Amino acid sequence: METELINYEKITRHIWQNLYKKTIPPLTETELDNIKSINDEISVQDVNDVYLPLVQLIRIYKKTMSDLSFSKGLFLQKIAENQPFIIGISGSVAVGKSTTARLLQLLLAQSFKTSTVGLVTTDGFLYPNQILTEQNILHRKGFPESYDMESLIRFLSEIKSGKDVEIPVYSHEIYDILPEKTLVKSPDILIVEGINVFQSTLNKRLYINDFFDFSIYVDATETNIERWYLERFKTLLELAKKDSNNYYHQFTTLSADEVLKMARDTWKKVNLVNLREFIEPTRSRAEVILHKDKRHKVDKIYLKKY
Ligand SMILES: Nc1ncnc2c1ncn2[C@@H]1O[C@H](COP(=O)(O)OP(=O)(O)OP(=O)(O)O)[C@@H](O)[C@H]1O
Ligand SMILES: CC(C)(CO)[C@@H](O)C(=O)NCCC(=O)O
Repeated sequence: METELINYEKITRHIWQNLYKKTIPPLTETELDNIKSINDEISVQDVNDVYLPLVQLIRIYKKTMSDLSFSKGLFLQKIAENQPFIIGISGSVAVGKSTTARLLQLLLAQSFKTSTVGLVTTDGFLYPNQILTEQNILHRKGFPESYDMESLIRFLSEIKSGKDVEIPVYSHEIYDILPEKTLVKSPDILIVEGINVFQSTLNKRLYINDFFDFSIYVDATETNIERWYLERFKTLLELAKKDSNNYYHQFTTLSADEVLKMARDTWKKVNLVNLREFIEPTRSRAEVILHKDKRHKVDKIYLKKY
């Protein structure tokens, strides 16, 4: 870990929380309620101490990006088109990427009052189950070969050039790509969240990172992530009880022990292998690494120095 992160400034939570605090207005009641509606276990202390300074840092990157694009325009004697600012968020399955992404979306929308902030998950770029089955890789869902990376990169390139773009949607409940696409309206800021956002196309010619103006890796120990995965599995199963269309409905008749065994198995044989082989090795492509403790509290922050 330490040599891999040689070009990062390691910042304790205590130091981080004091970096920008004075310039940030406290959250209003409504803003707090909005945050609780994402996930009522998110700690308000974390929002104040960790995520609001992070928003200030993103502000610096955003300003630098638009200054550079203006200067490039002068050099080329061309009016620079307004490009959306894109933030990539990666990390293991069940580490809390989508929760972090939704929280950041809300805080950015509050901070950049006149900007629109979009959020996209790369799950939509998984191949449908039918194709995964035909290629005999359904058990490899989430691994690099299970994503249509060319389409993902085409989407990012179109969004960067200011277009509205239709993209596929993945449903965890159905466990497959849905028949209907969704329209992503050209935003001022776009958050792209997924386990594969720091990976390349299979031929390694294109890296998604090239489209990001800022990037975050959400990190935690394997033991903690496994626990969050098992807890979420139980919640999904609970929700599936009353819904026969839900993929997890078929497992609701199993005993608690059998369910636990199945979830542990999927974690160990699929998601943990993917984490070790393909996700964690991309960690040092992030500008910022947020490390969480067993209660999702951010305890360490790494910021890329160069
Ligand atoms: N900051 C947080 N505070 C409290 N609970 C959290 C936090 N972040 C995530 N969780 C919990 O951890 C679990 C995993 O979170 P989440 O669904 O956001 O992960 P993910 O990385 O997006 O997963 P996937 O890759 O499978 O979509 C969920 O049960 C969520 O409620
Ligand atoms: C959709 C992904 C790949 C990523 O979010 C993941 O949640 C997943 O479904 N992995 C496959 C193994 C499992 O069912 O957990």
